[in-house]
Amino acid sequence: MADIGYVAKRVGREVERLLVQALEQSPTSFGTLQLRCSVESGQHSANSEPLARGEVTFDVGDLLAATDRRTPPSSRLLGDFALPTPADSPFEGALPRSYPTASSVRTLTVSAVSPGRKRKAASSRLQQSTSVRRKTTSHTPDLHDDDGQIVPQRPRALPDNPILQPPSLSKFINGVWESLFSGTKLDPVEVIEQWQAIESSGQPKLIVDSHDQVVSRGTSIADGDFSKMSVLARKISQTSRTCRSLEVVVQCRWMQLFDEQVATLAATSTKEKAKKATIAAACLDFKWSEKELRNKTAIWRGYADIQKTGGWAALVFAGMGLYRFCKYRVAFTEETFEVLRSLRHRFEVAADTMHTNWRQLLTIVNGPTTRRYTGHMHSHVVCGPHDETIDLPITYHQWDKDFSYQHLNESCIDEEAWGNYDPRVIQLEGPFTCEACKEVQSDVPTASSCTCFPALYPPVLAGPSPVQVYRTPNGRNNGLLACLPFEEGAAIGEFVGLITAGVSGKDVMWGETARASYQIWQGRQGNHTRFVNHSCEPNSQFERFVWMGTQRIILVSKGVDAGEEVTVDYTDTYWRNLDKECLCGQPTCRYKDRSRITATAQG
Ligand SMILES: C[S@@+](CC[C@H](N)C(=O)[O-])C[C@H]1O[C@@H](n2cnc3c(N)ncnc32)[C@H](O)[C@@H]1O
Repeated sequence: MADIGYVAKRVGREVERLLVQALEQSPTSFGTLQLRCSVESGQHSANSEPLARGEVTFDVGDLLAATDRRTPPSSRLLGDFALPTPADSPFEGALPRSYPTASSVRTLTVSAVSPGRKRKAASSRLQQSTSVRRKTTSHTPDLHDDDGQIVPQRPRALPDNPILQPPSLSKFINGVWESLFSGTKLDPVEVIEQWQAIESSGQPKLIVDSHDQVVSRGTSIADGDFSKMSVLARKISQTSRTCRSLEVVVQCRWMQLFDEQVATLAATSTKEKAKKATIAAACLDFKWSEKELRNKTAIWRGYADIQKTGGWAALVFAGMGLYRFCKYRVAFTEETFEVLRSLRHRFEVAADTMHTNWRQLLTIVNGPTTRRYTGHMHSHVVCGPHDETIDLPITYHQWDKDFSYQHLNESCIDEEAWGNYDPRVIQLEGPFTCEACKEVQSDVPTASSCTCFPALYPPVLAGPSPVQVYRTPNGRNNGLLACLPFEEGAAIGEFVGLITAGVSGKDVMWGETARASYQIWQGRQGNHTRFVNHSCEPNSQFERFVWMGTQRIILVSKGVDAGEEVTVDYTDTYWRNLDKECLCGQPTCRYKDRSRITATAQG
């Protein structure tokens, strides 16, 4: 019986080899395709069951994984140290290039059945296979060939729960942008101050300090404890987030130094010996087994790959998915690293301008701590892949050598045009009720229940909009790029600028209430909404909204994807009689070839 199991294994492995070869020549996704081989004895028992049977079951996930293992490490930008042997770490470095569906079950069943035992139904066999797979570690006798060779372990099944699926590149990148635009500041200086602040009683000053902050925002005594705890929880979250970033920075640097150490030793020995010696020395320092070290460093190798391509900001601001992204490595392809390379300077602009102290985290590894980008984030126009940024004024020098732009959080009134009067005001005194949802509006968040545009109002809760000003590649000068997706109906920003009147020959937004008509001019001051270009198939639109009795114009998404340019339709009123050609590039463009159209019409 043991012999027939052995034969089945051998036959199965040969069939596997042929299938893998075929898949390598013509990669295909088969979903849950399964291959079963059985070898049976020719002799049968009284109830006509074979006296011995050996079975092997594979599914396509395993086969693709095997194909992947044959991919040379260099083409995946991995050092071979990052690819643990299957016996050391069956999970890392051994995943299929195209990840099979969640329902796909990976199985490896090598069994010899006794005569007379009923064959299990397919479903129970899958269950059994799973448990066999879970048990298969290097200590399991089943995993050894009769000739003492270790049978290559199959990768563990990936979780069926969809939320535990390996993170994709877009999820990873969204995680970075979410951290960058979140209210959590990565500031090691603050963390150090917090941990140094220990009262003589031994109590962390953190808790005592939070009292002042609670009082300063006018909280009633009734919710004092809750608010105090909120401030404490915020500080702790911020601290732990910063510490997590410190951890990955150090682990990434360790990986880089490991490679340097191997290279140094390899100058006087072979690379294999150099690596072995470096691993042995590290095991001593860490007090870890080689297996533990390999498992950990397989992930750290991922951190180093991300740092090398996306820069330190990509690593420091990576969201919660970083560990799993590096553990599964499903998205570790040349294309991924190309995308990270192209986002490198964009991440840095956001990090340097919104988390001004973040580079101090790199002090711990003697990394570069000098800020590259200062001032307002939108003073830096991000360019195409691999390009650096351009200072905003320079992008207007061809029209105006003295161009400057003042970034505003809210509109200001042109006193020459309006004096102290704000023409947008509809209602002077409260209580204010939202015209759209009929709920109460207040600048005090706890008193406001209007949730029409929570990203903007109440303003005290508004954070920076996840957008960047970018250089368009087709002659429209600058445009606005979404870093994260904006759901349909979500606000991208309020159209903020100089509230004026009587401007002609310039791009202005017209506003109108029952009491007055006014213009909002953004030529020299405003916010990111100034950079929104026209498209004949726009993904956003401007909408009127009244907040606290004052009319606002809001840039609202009609559904914008991450990485997409935000566009609106400037409408016919804008394009009519204008000596410009639309460069939106849409097949349905209404304003291209205008000179030809005009000439034809005139002719
Ligand atoms: C409000 S600004 C938008 C930002 C502008 N691209 C910039 O760099 O400042 C409007 C100007 O952008 C340009 N523009 C916007 N959409 C365009 C389009 N579809 N085709 C050509 N030019 C466009 C026109 O020059 C227009 O006057």
